[in-house]
Amino acid sequence: MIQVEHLTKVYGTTVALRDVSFSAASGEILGLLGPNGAGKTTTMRILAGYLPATSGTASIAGYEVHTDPMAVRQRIGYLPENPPLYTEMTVAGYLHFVARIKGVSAGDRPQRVEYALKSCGLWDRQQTIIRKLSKGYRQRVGIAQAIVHDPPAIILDEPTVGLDPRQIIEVRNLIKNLAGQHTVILSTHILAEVSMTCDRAVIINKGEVAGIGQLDELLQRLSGSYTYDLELVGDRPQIASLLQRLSNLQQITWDNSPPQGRQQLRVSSPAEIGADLASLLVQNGVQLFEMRRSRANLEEVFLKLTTDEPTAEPSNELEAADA
Ligand SMILES: Nc1ncnc2c1ncn2[C@@H]1O[C@H](COP(=O)(O)OP(=O)(O)OP(=O)(O)O)[C@@H](O)[C@H]1O
Repeated sequence: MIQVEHLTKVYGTTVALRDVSFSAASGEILGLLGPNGAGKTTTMRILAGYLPATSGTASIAGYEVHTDPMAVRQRIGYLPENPPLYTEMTVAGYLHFVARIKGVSAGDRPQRVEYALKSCGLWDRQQTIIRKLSKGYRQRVGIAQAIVHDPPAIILDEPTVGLDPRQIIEVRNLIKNLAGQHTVILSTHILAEVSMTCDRAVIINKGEVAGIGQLDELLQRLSGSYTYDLELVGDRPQIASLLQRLSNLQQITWDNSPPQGRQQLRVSSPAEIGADLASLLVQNGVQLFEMRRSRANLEEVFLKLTTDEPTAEPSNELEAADA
């Protein structure tokens, strides 16, 4: 439904996007996740046909944004960071106006406006002057104007920024309800927004794609390690030498004050080694009391990926530290 290929955008001497490619399938919610200045707004403006790319292509439902901008605008709903609402109009009046300029026929307009009002929880506010609405309700009007012409694709730039926690939940639910019938791309710098709302994420940093996929798997993969916490009974040197038989072992860290008579340790690996690890221990007579795969802290991995710090290569050294 949405296809972005090798998109590059240069503003003067600033390269805002460099060779960005991704796609969104019909009915999916795709998150564009990245810190401030990553290039999210630039990507969305190009997709919405408001900004030409320096090179590369983007298409919506088969129409290329550069060569077919009018066809694209009819098929896309766009919520910019600051939607240009006509604040002296009523909610319904404004939506009728937008439907008209987006080419919805006079006969279809009442039904389309009703759909947008109801989908966005604005039915009871349709006669309210936009100026009198709270920030959360204005954001709903912004989303309603993006869907009033029933576009197959919806592009939302930071849809929950500036909202209070309750409004954030409401807007996220609203977005989730749009999926299925519409393909949604939303941008955010908030990791939780993607994990709560989106099916997949594109992580973008300094204008480049750092990874694409289902968020926790993606971050787990990018973090480069799997970690297992173990509690067992056994002799430390014997266990350390057993563990060295594992082909993908990265690091062993021992807890120096384990419960009486037991050992506690953390084993990490660049690969999923849980099954091999458990059978190795049990088959060699080690009494295993607990084994837990701890997921990487997503927030930390995301920060690591998107800060200036060079990402450390995982060490292959075996650190069988003795107490
Ligand atoms: N009109 C412009 N002229 C020059 N540089 C620009 C312009 N618009 C954006 N940039 C630069 O391009 C880069 C990407 O900006 P963009 O607004 O796309 O990022 P973003 O991820 O949306 O960030 P934010 O969340 O802060 O809006 C930044 O370095 C920004 O300073």
